[in-house]
Amino acid sequence: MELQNYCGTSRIAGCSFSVYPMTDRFKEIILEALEIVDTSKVWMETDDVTTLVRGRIPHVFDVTSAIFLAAAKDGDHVVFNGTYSIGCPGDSTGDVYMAEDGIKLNLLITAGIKLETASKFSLYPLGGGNYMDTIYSQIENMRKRGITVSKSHYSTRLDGNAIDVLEGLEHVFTETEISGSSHTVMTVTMSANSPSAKGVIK
Ligand SMILES: Cc1ncc(C[n+]2csc(CCO)c2C)c(N)n1
Repeated sequence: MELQNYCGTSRIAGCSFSVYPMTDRFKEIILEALEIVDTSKVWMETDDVTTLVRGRIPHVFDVTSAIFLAAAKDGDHVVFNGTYSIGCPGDSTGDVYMAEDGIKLNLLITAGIKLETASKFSLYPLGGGNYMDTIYSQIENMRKRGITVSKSHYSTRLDGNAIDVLEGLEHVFTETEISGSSHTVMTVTMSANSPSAKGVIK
């Protein structure tokens, strides 16, 4: 079977991610979040360290965002850590999910959840010469969407409502892919309900 024929020429995306609820109830929170989210449009596998999802970009973001929001919605301090990737040469696991349409399945779970979050993200458009231009223009994209953007070393800090930040990051990732990056990696760490005050903790 010629798997590239699925969904035109679009390529399979994926994310390796974990959520870390900082409470004694971490096990129930993680397992419940994994359970209530509709994952039928992605290939997914969970082990004791991480969860892998693979499929079309909208569904990879839909599922990872919904699992984080489901874990954090009741006010526990939860941290999400994810590595998104597209164009990684070689493997084809989950390619059959490229046949799914673009309609997200978890918008009802996430709609209306308002969570102030603090994050850092790093974008790595691999394989192109002008990668710094791509990175700077995508950071600017986040600022234009109303997210508070702060410069840092090795990553960019983002402060804002979880859904707005996650939508922005999906946009950044999609735009980088569309712009022709042959392999794009983006890392995201997002913290919700932290008891720490914003900024440098001494
Ligand atoms: C999204 C996500 N997937 C897997 C783990 C790893 N993990 C750590 S504790 C636990 C519950 C069962 O012991 C699991 C599955 C995670 N943290 N977050």
